[in-house]
Amino acid sequence: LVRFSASSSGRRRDRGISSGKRGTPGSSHLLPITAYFMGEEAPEFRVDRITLGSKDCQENAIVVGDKTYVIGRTDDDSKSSFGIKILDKLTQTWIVPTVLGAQPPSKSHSAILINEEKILVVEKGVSLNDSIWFLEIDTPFVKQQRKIKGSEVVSWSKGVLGVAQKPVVISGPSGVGKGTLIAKLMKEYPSKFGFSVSHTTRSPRVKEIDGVHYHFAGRSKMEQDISEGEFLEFAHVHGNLYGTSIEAVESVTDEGKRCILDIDVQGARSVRASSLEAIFIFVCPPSFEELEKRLRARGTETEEQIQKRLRNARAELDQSNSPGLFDHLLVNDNLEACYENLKKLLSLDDDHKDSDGCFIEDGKATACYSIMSKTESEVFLQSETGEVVKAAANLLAVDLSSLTGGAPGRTRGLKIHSINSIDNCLKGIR
Ligand SMILES: Nc1nc2c(ncn2[C@@H]2O[C@H](COP(=O)(O)OP(=O)(O)O)[C@@H](O)[C@H]2O)c(=O)[nH]1
Ligand SMILES: Nc1ncnc2c1ncn2[C@@H]1O[C@H](COP(=O)(O)OP(=O)(O)O)[C@@H](O)[C@H]1O
Repeated sequence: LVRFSASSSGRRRDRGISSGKRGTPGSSHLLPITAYFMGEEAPEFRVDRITLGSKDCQENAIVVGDKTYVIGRTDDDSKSSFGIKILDKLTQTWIVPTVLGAQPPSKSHSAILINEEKILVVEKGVSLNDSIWFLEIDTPFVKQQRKIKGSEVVSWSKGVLGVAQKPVVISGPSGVGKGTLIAKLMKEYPSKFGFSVSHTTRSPRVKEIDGVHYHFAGRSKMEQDISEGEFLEFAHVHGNLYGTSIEAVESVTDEGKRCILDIDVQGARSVRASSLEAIFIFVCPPSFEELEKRLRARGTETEEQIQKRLRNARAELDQSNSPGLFDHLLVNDNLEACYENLKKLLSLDDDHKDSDGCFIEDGKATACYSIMSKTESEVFLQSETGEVVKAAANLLAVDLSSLTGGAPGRTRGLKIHSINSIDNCLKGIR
């Protein structure tokens, strides 16, 4: 249904703006689509109207190396959604990738390549807060998912205005007191911290509540969800499967709270390798004997399970020194002293910045911006409403340098500035 052609005669320098074109329902004419080339002059590509099983659609085509990503919106009577196809120029074949993550509201949109890892998609007719999206095409998360699935993968990530505090990863051997320290922190600062509720295949202990301490899950369902890219990390620990879902972290951060993760050393390693920027703390016991004493005194495990946990504790203590893995080591000897040290660490590392200069005044109002142009560090958006009620809101600049890693599914640290005049914008481009 899709034919692709590049006209050598019609070469043009079309780097910046792509406006979605609406095909006439039922027509089969060729539809010109702006193509983006990495530092090269782009041939004019023409893509037949893409039929994705519906009446109407709108496409943007973005060229990245040998691949062209076609982002199409498809409408039918009941709903509208995104269809993504990739043309491999070398093999001249179309690939339909697995699309991970919650997708944008799929109104009309414009798109531009940010770098080799992501495409910026700006939605129109939704609030500014909901309008900035990134299609991840080659981020570390996408690379990892491609490897797991053995096929092409892309992933949606929502741009979130403002800077969030870095999540805190707390690791340490079983019985060292991680849960106790985290419970104290949550009790003292209930509105500041939120706990990332992990999934596990282990059975609940007495007093453990499903959805509060863990999401207790069946192994096959959890494995299925992992294979579908819903987990930030997972590991086999003490004979069970444990994992942090992307939702577990992002739901806490979306509430405006700092997320605390209680995960093992393998999990900490995986988070280090992910896009999530976090602070990593390892909690050590004052001695191995004291660790054993605490584990027994807790009385939640059988003797066999205690032995397994103690064996694993030695390996975890060894790994705590891995270069570049943990930012801080905390010895939990006296509980109150250790808790005070933990609080000091968190305020020392408190990197919360005010969202200075962020254009969030009209964040909830319906926005209709389309991508106008791009520099190294900014993308300029122009209002399509035609009304210049506030001159400042007519042109916006999205600051690309401020983006920080969220868990897959969110791109945090988004800053949007208003530009006072077209001259400023043009100065930025020059
Ligand atoms: N990788 C990973 N480890 C987890 C996760 N949730 C808990 N853990 C770790 O699994 C280990 C066992 O946890 P648990 O069964 O609650 O026993 P406890 O540590 O003895 O209280 C601990 O080291 C936790 O930090 C998770 O989502 N991912
Ligand atoms: N500093 C401490 N001194 C003595 N006992 C402690 C201390 N910290 C925690 N404990 C106790 O040790 C046991 C294990 O603590 P817990 O928080 O469950 O460890 P973890 O979550 O690391 O497995 C619990 O019974 C807890 O009350």
